[in-house]
Amino acid sequence: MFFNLGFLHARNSKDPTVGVFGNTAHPFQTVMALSIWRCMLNRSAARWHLHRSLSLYNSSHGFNEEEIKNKLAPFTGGSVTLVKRENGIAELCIDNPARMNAFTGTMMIELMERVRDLENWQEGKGLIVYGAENTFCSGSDLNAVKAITNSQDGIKMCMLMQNTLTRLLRLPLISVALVQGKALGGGAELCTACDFRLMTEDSEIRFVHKHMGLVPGWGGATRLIHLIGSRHALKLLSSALRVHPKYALNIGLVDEILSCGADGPLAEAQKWIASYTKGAADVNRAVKKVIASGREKLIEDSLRTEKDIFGTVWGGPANMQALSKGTKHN
Ligand SMILES: CCCC(=O)SCCNC(=O)CCNC(=O)[C@H](O)C(C)(C)COP(=O)(O)OP(=O)(O)OC[C@H]1O[C@@H](n2cnc3c(N)ncnc32)[C@H](O)[C@@H]1OP(=O)(O)O
Repeated sequence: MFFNLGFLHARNSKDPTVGVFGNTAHPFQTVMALSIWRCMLNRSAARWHLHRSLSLYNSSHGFNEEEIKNKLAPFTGGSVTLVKRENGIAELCIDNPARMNAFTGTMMIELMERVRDLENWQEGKGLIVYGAENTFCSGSDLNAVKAITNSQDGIKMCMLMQNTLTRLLRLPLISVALVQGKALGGGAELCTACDFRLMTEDSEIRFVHKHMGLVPGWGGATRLIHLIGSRHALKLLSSALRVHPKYALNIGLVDEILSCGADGPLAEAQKWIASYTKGAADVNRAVKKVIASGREKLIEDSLRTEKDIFGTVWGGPANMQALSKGTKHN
């Protein structure tokens, strides 16, 4: 057993009973060290399991993240930036205005990294996803699309984006897509990976895939059916219809049409999300978790998860404070 615990031994010592404490290891020290080691192993195993469970595809599905990242990396340009504010609301900006915020290969990789960053942001409550220079996103960068036309690589790119967008939707943050200008193709799919959508008056969401000889592949069709039902979803995909704000509101694709406030749409979106993210971060995150689990799971699984999440806030600081204040809801 000692031989497997190399880090426990003084670097220069050949004696396996010489521990980190300098002298011959006391049995208590060994037990302590073993338990720390086990704890570290458990934590990294848990992190690895979490990573696998948050992602839809992993090596057991023949998905090799590094391989597709290497294929995408040569398609450069643009960026995906993240600002985490002290009020617990983050802003994720799709920034490639020269191509109407189309996703280059490097931007797909950056989006994945930003989502991972948000998964670890314990103080977070909400997220606004928007596009630079008053337009949302025109989908996949057509230069990359033209260069990766074989279906195997297309499927791998699609697996990477489905992994990322599924993780985005599962974040314990209340997320909102601010759609200004155009959300086309993969851009339309991206906005369905948020909990809510806000549109400005002059904007449009358009699943142009059929006109490109495609169907959605970033998970947009599946999410769209959940959002608006299969009949409306079929209409949007089969006609590549321009969905203007009023129609989008009518079919339940968006939650509000933003009025053009003096401070601009991003400030309007910040005000909008503020009314859903009041209070303690842990309670907000628990609210989002129960919804995210219910959205995806069968009812019995969902009820069990709801009970587990309930246990994380019951008797917690926000709960105790509300009880001691005698909070009323009239
Ligand atoms: C599974 C994912 C599937 C997909 O996402 S497939 C891609 C779907 N998206 C598209 O086909 C969008 C094609 N673009 C367009 O329809 C129009 O450019 C668009 C977005 C309506 C904007 O039209 P306009 O306002 O007239 O501006 P424009 O055409 O002059 O565009 C400005 C510059 O942006 C470029 N651009 C726009 N969308 C792009 C894209 N997806 N990939 C690469 N470049 C793109 C466009 O080529 C133009 O560049 P340049 O100024 O000519 O150098």
